[in-house]
Amino acid sequence: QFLKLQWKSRGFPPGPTPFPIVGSMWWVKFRTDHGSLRKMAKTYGNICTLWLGHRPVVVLYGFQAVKDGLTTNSEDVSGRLQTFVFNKLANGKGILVSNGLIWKQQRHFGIGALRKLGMGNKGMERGIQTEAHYLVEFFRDKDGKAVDPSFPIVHAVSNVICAVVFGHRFSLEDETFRQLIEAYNAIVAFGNSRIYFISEIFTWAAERLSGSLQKAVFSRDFVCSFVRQEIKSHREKGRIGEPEDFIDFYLDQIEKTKNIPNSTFDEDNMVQSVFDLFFGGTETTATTLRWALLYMLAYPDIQEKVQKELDAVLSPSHLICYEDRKKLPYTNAVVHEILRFSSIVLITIPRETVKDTTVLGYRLPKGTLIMANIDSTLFDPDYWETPHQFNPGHFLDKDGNFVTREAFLAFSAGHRACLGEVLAKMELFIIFCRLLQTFKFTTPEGVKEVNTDFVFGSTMKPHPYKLCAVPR
Ligand code: HEM
Repeated sequence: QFLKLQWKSRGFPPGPTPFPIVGSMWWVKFRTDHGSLRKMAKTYGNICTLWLGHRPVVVLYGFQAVKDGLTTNSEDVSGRLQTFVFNKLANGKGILVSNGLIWKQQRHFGIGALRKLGMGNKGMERGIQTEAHYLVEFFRDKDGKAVDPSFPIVHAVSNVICAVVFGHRFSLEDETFRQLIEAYNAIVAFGNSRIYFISEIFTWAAERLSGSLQKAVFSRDFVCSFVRQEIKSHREKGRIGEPEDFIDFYLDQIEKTKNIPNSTFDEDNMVQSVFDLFFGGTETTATTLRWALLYMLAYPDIQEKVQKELDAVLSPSHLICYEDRKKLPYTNAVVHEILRFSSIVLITIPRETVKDTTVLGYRLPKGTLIMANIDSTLFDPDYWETPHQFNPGHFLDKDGNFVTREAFLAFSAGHRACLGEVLAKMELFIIFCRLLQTFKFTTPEGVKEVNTDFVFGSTMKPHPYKLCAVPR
């Protein structure tokens, strides 16, 4: 078996020696973290191979390899791996981990529905402004006292998605809402953990022994039954023909396509798509906003500069909208630098080649997994002047105008890139501006140092912290 595996590994990009059953995950100690991926790239190059059991995983490192790998034959690398755990959690439905016709139809429909609901225009802006307002009220009530901003931020960001998919928001005290967030947290905590990788390899044992897997499956069932309840109440309201939210649009779509033979629009795909929008859109954006406020504590001079620009350009009563970013180049650059420097996604959700293809000169058979290291593009020393420094100048030209950067791949690239990029940027910009316009954020008395190290997980989060929001 050992020799068979060595023979099979020939022709793939270089990498640590694979062994039967465990593959070469031993080399990264069953965890693909920043250090192990860097070490692999240093040892084997910017394209190398890890073996997850008997399955080859091609790892891409650095801007050029990630960009070429994901975009040259974009469609060929647009599959998602179907593994034991992914099947348990999504069963091939929805958008995030589906494949083939289901993925194409659900993603296309999802983007279209989000646009019709106002992604990128005034429609969604109102929902975001409402949540920014509640967040401001939350901080105002604290009267400058030290507070952990995590839950109110998660609350604001989830409510934006809730308004889009369910057509209503939740109050901060709502028990169902807390349970939903806890359920999502349990699933997020499981992803990219050691126990996740071990569960993928030793599936028999994981089925019986892994408490984390059982918890993730239980949490997923909880969220799905909540979504089914929402669908039921939407059906009872019967708004077909005049949709107001994502579920309405989807019910309409099921009706329109019921006689089309290969249509994938059904209740199971609707539940999973709603789950995916919530999953993809909450944790990521909320974590980035938590980083945003933490960096403002760590870099008070940058906070002051943003406030100066906001004061100079906007009147205090102005309702901030996404269009304002064009008049606020420094603030826009700070928001982009927050996304770059926090680098919350280490690797893309693993891809899979859907047919035999070529990636950076290597012939890869159908079914090869592709893991693109997003973090390595955001810190690539060949593309960023001061990669390890929080420097809004990365997104400004010499005249202070905002500039986009090709190595800014926080939302990935190619056919499978994030479909919520515009919504995320709208949320980050509007909420960040509104908060900085209203408050000066400071560290609580006695706190001398701001800890900007991350806690490793599916997304990289800041350590819990407290801040004081002092009205300006
Ligand atoms: C700061 C915020 C966000 C970041 C950094 C982020 C990043 C990402 C990344 C790196 C991917 C993987 C792409 C790949 O496999 O190549 C992804 C996928 C995805 N994201 Fe986001 N995302 C954010 C916000 C959102 C929001 C607000 C939504 C929902 C509206 C969303 C929905 C999704 C979905 C559904 C996918 C799967 C796309 C597919 O498989 O076709 N994301 N995101």
